[in-house]
Amino acid sequence: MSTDENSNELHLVMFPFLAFGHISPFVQLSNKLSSYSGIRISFLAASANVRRIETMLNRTAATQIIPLTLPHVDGLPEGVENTADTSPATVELLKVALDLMQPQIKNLLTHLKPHIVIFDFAQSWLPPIATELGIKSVCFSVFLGIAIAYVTACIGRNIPPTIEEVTNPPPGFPGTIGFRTFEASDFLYIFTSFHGTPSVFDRLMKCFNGCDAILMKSCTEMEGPYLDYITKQVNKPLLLIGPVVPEPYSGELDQTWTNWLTHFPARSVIYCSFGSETFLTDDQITELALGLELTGLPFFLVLNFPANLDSSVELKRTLPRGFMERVKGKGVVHSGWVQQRHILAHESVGCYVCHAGFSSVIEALVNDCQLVMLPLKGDQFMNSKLMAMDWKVGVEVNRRDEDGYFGKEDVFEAVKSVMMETETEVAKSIRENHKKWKGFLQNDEIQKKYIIDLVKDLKTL
Ligand SMILES: C[C@@H]1O[C@H](OP(=O)(O)OP(=O)(O)OC[C@H]2O[C@@H](n3ccc(=O)[nH]c3=O)[C@H](O)[C@@H]2O)[C@H](O)[C@H](O)[C@H]1O
Repeated sequence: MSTDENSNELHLVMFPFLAFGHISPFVQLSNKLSSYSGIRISFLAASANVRRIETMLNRTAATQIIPLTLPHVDGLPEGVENTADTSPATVELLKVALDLMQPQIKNLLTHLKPHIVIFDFAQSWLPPIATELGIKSVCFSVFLGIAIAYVTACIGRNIPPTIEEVTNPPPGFPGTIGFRTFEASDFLYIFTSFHGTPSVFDRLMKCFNGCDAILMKSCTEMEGPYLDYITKQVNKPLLLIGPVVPEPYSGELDQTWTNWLTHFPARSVIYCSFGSETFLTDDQITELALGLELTGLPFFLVLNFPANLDSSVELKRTLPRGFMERVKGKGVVHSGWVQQRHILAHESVGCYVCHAGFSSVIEALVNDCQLVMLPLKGDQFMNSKLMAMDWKVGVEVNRRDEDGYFGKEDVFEAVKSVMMETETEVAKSIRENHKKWKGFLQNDEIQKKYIIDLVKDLKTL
C-alpha cells in the first residue's frame, strides 16, 4: 500500500468492539501510533462511549473521534452501548446492533477514505466492505497470542470440539498447556450462536480470512512459540505492537485510599479486583472473602456486579455473615471503579489477587506486588497459564477440575505461597522472574522499536 503522495500521511481508522476491555487496547494502540508524525487517527465510537474515550485518547491535531449511532434492537435499552452497561441477558444483543451498522460504516469509510481500517473480532463483515472500497483491513486481537493460538487450533473443524478434545492440547500446539474441564467448558462459548448471529469462532475466522493482516498486542519475547503457531494456522501476515504497558494515570490516588493504605507496613496489603466486567458468583464471593480473612493480612477487595443490580444490596447479600465486623480496620470492600494503577504502585500493596485480565497482570508486573490469579472466563484462563506456567511470575488459585470450585483454603494457600513462604525455591524464582519481566516491560527502547517496525509494516501493507 502506498500512502498519500503529497503528505506521506498514513490515515488509520480504529474500530473496536463495544466493550471497554476492547476499546482500551485500541486507545493504547492509537496513542502509541499518534505519537509518530504522519499518522492520522479516526477513532469510531458509539455515541454513549465518546466521553469516556475522550478522557483516554491523546488528542492531537491528527486525531479525531467519530460518533456512531447504534441502531435500535428490541430488548437492548436505549443508551446502552457497551458491555459493561448491559445485563448478562442482553449483552449478546450488542453484536446484533453492531451487525446492523454495516451501511453506516460503509458510508463513513467511503467519506473518510483511510488507508487502513483496524477492526475488532466481532466485525466479520468489515473486510469485504474495506476491499470493495480499496481500503486495507487489519484485524487487531486484544487477546494474547496464547489465547488466539488455542482458537486457531480449531481451524478446519466442521463441528465444534468436545470438552475432552479441548482439554488436550492439539498436535503441534506449543508447550504442554491444556485446559481443565471447567475451562474447556467455558471455551466452548466461542462456538455458540446467540440471536441467530455468527458465533465468536465464525466471526474470528471470517475476520482472519478476509483481512490483509492480523495485529497482535504481543511480541516474540513474550510469546514467540504461540505467535509462530498462529502464523502457521492462519497463513496471514502477523504484525506485532510489542510489549504494551498501560500509561500511568495522571494525578494522585484518592486521599481516602492513600490514608487507608498508608496505615499498613510496606508490601503487606492484598489488593483484590477482577477488572472491568468480570463478576463472581455468590459462592465465589463467600470463599474469596473468607480466604482473604484467613490470610490475616490487610486487604482491599473490589467486587463489582452487573449493571442491572444494585451493588450495595448485592454486597450485603453476598458477603459472609459478620464478615465486615470481623475484618474492621483490616479489610475494606468496595464496589465501583478504583484507580488501579495508583493502588498497585502504592508501597503498602504487596499482593494482587486478580482475574488475569492482561492489562491487570502487566500492571502488577511493572510494580512490585506478588501475583495470585483467579481467572474466571474466556482468555483469562490462558493469560493465567502464560503467567503461572511459562513466565512463572505468579501462582494460580487451586480449583476443582470439573466445575472450577475453589474454597477459602485454596485462596489462603495461594496467597501464603507467595507472601509468607518467601524462602521456598518457588517463591524465590517467582520473584526473580518478576524482576526480569519488569525490566523487559519497562524497556522503552524495545517498545519504541516495535512501534517503529509496526508503522513501517502498515505503510508497506
Ligand atoms: C479483552 C478483555 O478484557 C477484559 O479485561 P478487563 O477490562 O476486565 O481487564 P484488564 O485487561 O485487566 O483491563 C482492566 C483495565 O482497567 C483498569 N481498571 C479496572 C477496574 C477498575 O476499577 N479500575 C481500573 O483502573 C485496570 O487498571 C486495567 O488497565 C477481560 O480480561 C476479558 O476476559 C478480556 O476479554
